[in-house]
Parts: sequence; structure tokens; C-alpha cells
Amino acid sequence: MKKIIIATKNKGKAKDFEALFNPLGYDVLTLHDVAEEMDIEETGITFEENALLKATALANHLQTIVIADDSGLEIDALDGRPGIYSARYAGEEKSDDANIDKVLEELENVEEPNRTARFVCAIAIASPTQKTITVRGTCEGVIAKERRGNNGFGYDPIFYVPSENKMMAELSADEKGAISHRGNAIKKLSANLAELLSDK
Ligand SMILES: O=P(O)(O)OP(=O)(O)OP(=O)(O)OC[C@H]1O[C@@H](n2cnc3c(O)ncnc32)[C@H](O)[C@@H]1O
Ligand SMILES: [Mg+2]
Repeated sequence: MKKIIIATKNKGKAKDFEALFNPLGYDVLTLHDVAEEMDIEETGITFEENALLKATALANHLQTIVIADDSGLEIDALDGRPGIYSARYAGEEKSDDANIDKVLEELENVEEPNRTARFVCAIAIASPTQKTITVRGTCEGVIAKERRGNNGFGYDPIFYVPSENKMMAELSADEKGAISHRGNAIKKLSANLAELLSDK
């Protein structure tokens, strides 16, 4: 199989990408496989900027084409927080569990229909020889009052997807990819994905 490199250390994210890319004929490699020592700082103020930072840093380091994803959860009742700070919302040690607890606490007195939110995913493709590109995908949902489901990662156990009548964490990786922010971003590229990833 062809290989595609994703500039991520998040194993849940990598699984999502495997579900999206394996059917297209690509094996997924991550920072853990190609440059474990790299720690790319996310200093941008938008998802797109951070995705570009991660993709460009690794593409330059490896001198090959690389994809990166910067993503997060925007909660309307919290004015869009945690947004680009989603990974570290409850602290630098990056705990999905603590992040969820913090969101549930902050929304304790917020009732439907005011618990609306969306996942956002910016995907960047960088290469030593081509112009960089970014695309954005989103997925609308509602923050539940408690966790349900064991699949996925991050905020998936509290993100209710109305169109599926399930939590994101109750969907298989394939089902998630069909409706997720990440899947929707990839769909925007699909017509010329092979060309974009060929590095010619
Ligand atoms: O930067 P990399 O190494 O890719 O890994 P990360 O986890 O730090 O990734 P981001 O900086 O893009 O932050 C994304 C955070 O947003 C949340 N998130 C993004 N996509 C998600 C998804 O599909 N399901 C649940 N939570 C998600 C989750 O908390 C992630 O840690
Ligand atoms: Mg990150």
C-alpha cells in the first residue's frame, strides 16, 4: 500500500485517519513512526494556522509530503470554547477525561436547546515542492449531560450526533468517518486527493 504521513501524536486521531485512508489505499504513519522526537508547538490562533505549522514542520524535516490536522470542539454556550485549546482545556497534561469533566461542569446549568456545539477540523497538506493547502470540515451536535460509548477519543463520549441518534463514541470508526468533521474535511479533497498526495 502507499503510505501517507500524518503529523500527529494523537493515537485516536490516527485511528480516525486509518478508517478514512485505508479504503483509499493508503497506510497511515504518524509522528510516532517517523519522528518521535519532534514536538511541534501550536502557536497559531486558528485551526488552519496550527494545522499548517504541524504539516510544514514535518514536511521540511522529512523532505516529503505530509498531512496535519488541527481540530477541536466549539461550544456555543461557552462562546466557542474550548476551540483551538481543546486538547489542553483542563491542563497541560492533556487528559481527555479531565477535559470532559470541565466541560460538563461548565455546562451544568445550561439546558437544551442551548447545549449546541460543533467539532471543527482543519487539514493541511504541506510538501517541499508544492503549495500548501488547507480545508475545513465541521460536524454539528449537542453536548450530552453524561458520557456514553467507548469508541473514538477526546470529547466523543459527550458529543451527541442528532443525525445518528447516537454519541460520537457509540459509532464505529467507519461510521464516524462518514459524518465527522475529519471525514467532511477529507471529502472536500477527495476529487484530487491522489494528485495532492503524489508529491510530483
Ligand atoms: O496535535 P496532535 O499531535 O495532532 O494531537 P492533539 O490531540 O494535540 O490534537 P489537536 O492539537 O488538533 O487538538 C485536538 C483536540 O480536540 C479534540 N478533538 C478533535 N477531534 C476530535 C474528535 O474527532 N473527537 C473528539 N475530540 C476531538 C480532542 O480533545 C483533541 O485532543
Ligand atoms: Mg495538538
